[in-house]
Amino acid sequence: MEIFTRIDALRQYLDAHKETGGPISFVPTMGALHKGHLSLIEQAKLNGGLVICSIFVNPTQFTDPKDLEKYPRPLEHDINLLNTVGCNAVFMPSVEEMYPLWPEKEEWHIDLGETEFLLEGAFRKGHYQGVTQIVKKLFDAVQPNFAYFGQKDYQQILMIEKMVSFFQLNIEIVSCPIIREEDGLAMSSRNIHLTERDRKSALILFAALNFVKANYGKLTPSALISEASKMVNTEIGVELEYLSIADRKTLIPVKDDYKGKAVALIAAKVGNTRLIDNVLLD
Ligand SMILES: Nc1ncnc2c1ncn2[C@@H]1O[C@H](COP(=O)(O)OP(=O)(O)OP(=O)(O)O)[C@@H](O)[C@H]1O
Ligand SMILES: CC(C)(CO)[C@@H](O)C(=O)[O-]
Ligand code: BAL
Repeated sequence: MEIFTRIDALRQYLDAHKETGGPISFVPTMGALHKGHLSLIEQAKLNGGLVICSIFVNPTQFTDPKDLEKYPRPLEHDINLLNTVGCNAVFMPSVEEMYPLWPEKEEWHIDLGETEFLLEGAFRKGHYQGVTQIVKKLFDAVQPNFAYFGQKDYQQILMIEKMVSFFQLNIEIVSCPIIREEDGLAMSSRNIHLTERDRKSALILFAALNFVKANYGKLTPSALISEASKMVNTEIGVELEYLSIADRKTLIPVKDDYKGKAVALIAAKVGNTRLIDNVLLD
């Protein structure tokens, strides 16, 4: 696997590939890779052509400096994992490479609509401006035909699709299913911070979502949220941030008479670790 830290070297490699043809598929990550990330690479491999993964812990999307500081960065392990799934190249730039003016913040603001301010956007203010800023820079560097994202970050996919249509980019966004541990916990790089006890308590997130899914259509959305929130709130060490049953495209909470397709999304602090998860309802 090729390793690049500079945009110009990556571009030379990609330009050489373009002469021989085949699509470029891109999997952006923040590293600390797990089977969820590897599933995105495996999906991307099905296109043929080149699969490029990026590892970059993007400072502009963090709203909590402690979260940024303690974000896991096991680079050597990540490179080994990428080799096992046949990734063609990894791009791991420095902060200065992506933000030449750093630590001065570059101007960036695009209209992502009202959805930006809901759920994750309400708890992590400015998060999606930071995400779209870096994803646009990475898209400019890689110029992929396809880009792969996990449904675990459901709202993120909507925001990236919005950014892609804002700039009229010719990139297909592919959304991939959530990969879970055997007991149902959604895989996440931040799971590494969970203590043994947190790890058990964390199961309440998926349990609450499953309760909502099993009873969707039998109980009203507001009754479901009330019951499922109680479940989460009785779990010691877990602090619920939001639990929402929402329209799949706008993430606006559905009304009680709504019976169509929706998504249930949850975020909670488990000990000191903030986790998110979601399930589709129909
Ligand atoms: N369990 C999972 N299943 C499928 N895709 C996933 C999973 N976890 C993360 N991804 C996807 O991998 C990509 C990179 O995510 P990221 O590097 O932030 O990992 P992460 O595990 O979500 O970490 P964290 O949430 O702790 O930041 C994103 O598109 C994300 O949605
Ligand atoms: C898309 C992304 C790589 C941008 O930093 C990040 O938000 C992530 O890993 O989901
Ligand atoms: N996977 C989403 C990136 C973040 O939590 O900042």
